[in-house]
Amino acid sequence: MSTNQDNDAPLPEGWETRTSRSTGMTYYLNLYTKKSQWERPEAPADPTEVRCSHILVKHADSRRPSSWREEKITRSKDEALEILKGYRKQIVAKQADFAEIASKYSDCSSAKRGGDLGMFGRGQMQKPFEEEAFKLKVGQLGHPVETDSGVHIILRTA
Ligand SMILES: O=C(N[C@H](Cc1nc2ccccc2[nH]1)C(=O)O)c1cc2ccccc2s1
Repeated sequence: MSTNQDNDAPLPEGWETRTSRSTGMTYYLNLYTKKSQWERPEAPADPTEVRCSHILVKHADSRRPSSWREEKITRSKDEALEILKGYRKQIVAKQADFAEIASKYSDCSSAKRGGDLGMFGRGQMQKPFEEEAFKLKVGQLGHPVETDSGVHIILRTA
């Protein structure tokens, strides 16, 4: 009976292979929940918390169109998106450092910490932001995401 257990393929992120001391059988350990299972996992284990930095560009329709940078933010959402895409291009081309851009231009108070938001679990940030953050691999830079606060790019750092 052929199973779809291709034991040479790499395990999805967040899992490790273990061997049962009593039976010698292989089982799989979810490194986030510490739960184990006999079946080979097919999808990455969902981290319970992630750490991200972000760059936020607010616009006139933002929930709070004001920031440490600008008392009254009047740019349009389209302008905000263009500005953010420009920052992303500079970062990807290594012409600028993420934390440097965040500290100079992010409309979030986390700008003071290079955009670092610290660790957070599901249910803490606005949903579109959370969905993108939990999709990213560690070290990965996301594409622009819209929340009620404005437009963001997210860097997952842990
Ligand atoms: O909500 C915040 N700041 C808002 C803007 C904002 N809106 C966000 C929505 C999702 C994730 C981060 C976000 N930052 C503001 O300054 O108007 C936060 C600032 C900080 C600073 C340090 C750590 C967490 C946070 S969350």
